[in-house]
Amino acid sequence: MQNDITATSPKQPIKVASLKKTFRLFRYVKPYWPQFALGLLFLLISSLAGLAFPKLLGNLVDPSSSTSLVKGMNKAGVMLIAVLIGQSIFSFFRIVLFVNVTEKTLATLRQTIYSHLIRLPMKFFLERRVGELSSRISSDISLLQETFTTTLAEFIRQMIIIVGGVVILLITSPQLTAFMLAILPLMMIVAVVFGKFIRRFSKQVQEQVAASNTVVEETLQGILNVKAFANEFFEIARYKQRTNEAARIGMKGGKFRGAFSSFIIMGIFGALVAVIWRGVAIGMPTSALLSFVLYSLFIGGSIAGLAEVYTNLQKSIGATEHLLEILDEPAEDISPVTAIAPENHLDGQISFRNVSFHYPSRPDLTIMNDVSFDVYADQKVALVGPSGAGKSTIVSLLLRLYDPVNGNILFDGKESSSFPLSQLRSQMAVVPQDVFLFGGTIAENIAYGKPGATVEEMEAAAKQANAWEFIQRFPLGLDTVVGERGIQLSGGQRQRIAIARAVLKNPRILILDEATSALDSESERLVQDALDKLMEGRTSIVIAHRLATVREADKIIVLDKGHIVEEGTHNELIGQDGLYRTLSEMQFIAASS
Ligand SMILES: Nc1ncnc2c1ncn2[C@@H]1O[C@H](COP(=O)(O)OP(=O)(O)OP(=O)(O)O)[C@@H](O)[C@H]1O
Repeated sequence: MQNDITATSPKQPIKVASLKKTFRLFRYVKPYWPQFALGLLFLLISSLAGLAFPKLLGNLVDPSSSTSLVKGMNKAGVMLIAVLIGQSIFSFFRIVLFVNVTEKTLATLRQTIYSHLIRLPMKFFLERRVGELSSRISSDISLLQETFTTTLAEFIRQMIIIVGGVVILLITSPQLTAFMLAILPLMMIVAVVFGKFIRRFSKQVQEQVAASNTVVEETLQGILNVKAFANEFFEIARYKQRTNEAARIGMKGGKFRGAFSSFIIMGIFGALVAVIWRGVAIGMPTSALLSFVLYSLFIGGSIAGLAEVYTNLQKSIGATEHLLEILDEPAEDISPVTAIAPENHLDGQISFRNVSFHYPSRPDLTIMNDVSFDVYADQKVALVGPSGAGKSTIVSLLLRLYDPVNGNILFDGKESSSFPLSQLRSQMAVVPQDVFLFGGTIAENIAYGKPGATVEEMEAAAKQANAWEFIQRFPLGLDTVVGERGIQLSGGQRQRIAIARAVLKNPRILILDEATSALDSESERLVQDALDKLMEGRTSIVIAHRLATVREADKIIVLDKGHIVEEGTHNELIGQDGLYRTLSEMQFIAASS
């Protein structure tokens, strides 16, 4: 987990602008601020109590200051126990409060980011990788979790110990404090930097070992290839090189490790010895000296800890910036559709008027140029053309996944942008080429077309989609789990589930992207029959790859390189010496050969 986090959030120096941005996160903590403030108070108390510790330990060993309460009981000892109990209680409540606030805050943040992310336009997703986005929601937020629960508290505690400790020491002996501060913090900082340097080595060794393991894994998995190519000795050499390299780096790191341990002995313990020696020299009593050394260790430890805190804060600020970047992206104007307003009901007429388009990610490449056509209500219109002609792009524009660069798209004569986006999309359904099924049950997948559909509705939809017959044959029927661990559905079955989804959605406009991969003839007949039933009584746009299926279309639009080159019925187009006829003849030859 830690590795993931390190991998996705590069460290950057902390800048004021970034810090300001990070404070925006406190908006999410706001509802819980009383709990947060109480946690801070507890932290303050337990840290201050911790400061009393070295002093009390000093008193404990000082026979002159120990006034016996009762026989065998020492005042400092009792105080120490009281401080310990107090500290444990406050620490317990501080951690519980901080964790509660953090969990609630991060849940809200996760929800806010996800609900924003999913509403972003397609343009946004064209430019990002899915892995990168999902790591925002998982590892970046986990990093913040660490910061809110541990790092911030550590930071505050360390500051209290450093400032408070130095003040106490100055009161005890300014002379010895100056001596201690001149050597110990410096040693601590050197130790931290040195420690980090050594960790870099062990990381390199790990990487090399991982690389050598890859050789083992790959060659064992592909042992047949290794043997068939007689490459055993080549692989042995490859493995030898990787493992030797790991050993070389490891040995180099070993020297530094040895030096580090010498440094700790000489530097840190040497500094402590120097402080004690100096304390004795200026005539400090043993008990005061013990307190002094303990305070010095506390201070030194906190200074070393600050380095860790700083690294964590850097990473969290990076993570926050990434998350806020997502929140700053403008989302699509969509809202839950409970009912469609009467003025937004679609009749099913579509018009493209001089539409030109290029994808936002490739502005220099015009995909559609001056395209105009009309589809009347309840017509079945086929889009045909060679691969890359722009058929799917027309569908994306219809769904308003993108807006045209020039020209207009009209529904029932009204500008498409005048309809609320969600209401417009909710009246269209797409049966795509590659049907995407979620990992849940068949029922959940069908109900995706109408969340909350009853079992009866799902069954009726499955029947109309010619899917009921195969669903029924599974022992669990609609409750059969699809996906990873469940049964694998065939291409034709998946298509019929997608059709059942569309049946449930009962759209005014239906968009079919015909599957390119051929189904067997029985499966194809069932799918085609289901589609024919689905198309009845609505406007349908069919992206056709096999021209035999569009003979009955009311209109065929032939596209090539983003232009409409022909338009008409099958009979009209086959009579012309154009692209449609060429494509038909090519398919006919391919089918009969
Ligand atoms: N997201 C995208 N970003 C940039 N260019 C794209 C994107 N999607 C498609 N294109 C380009 O747009 C052009 C038209 O693609 P489109 O998918 O509309 O063609 P198509 O006719 O549906 O092809 P096919 O029959 O192969 O599915 C192609 O040149 C393609 O490279």
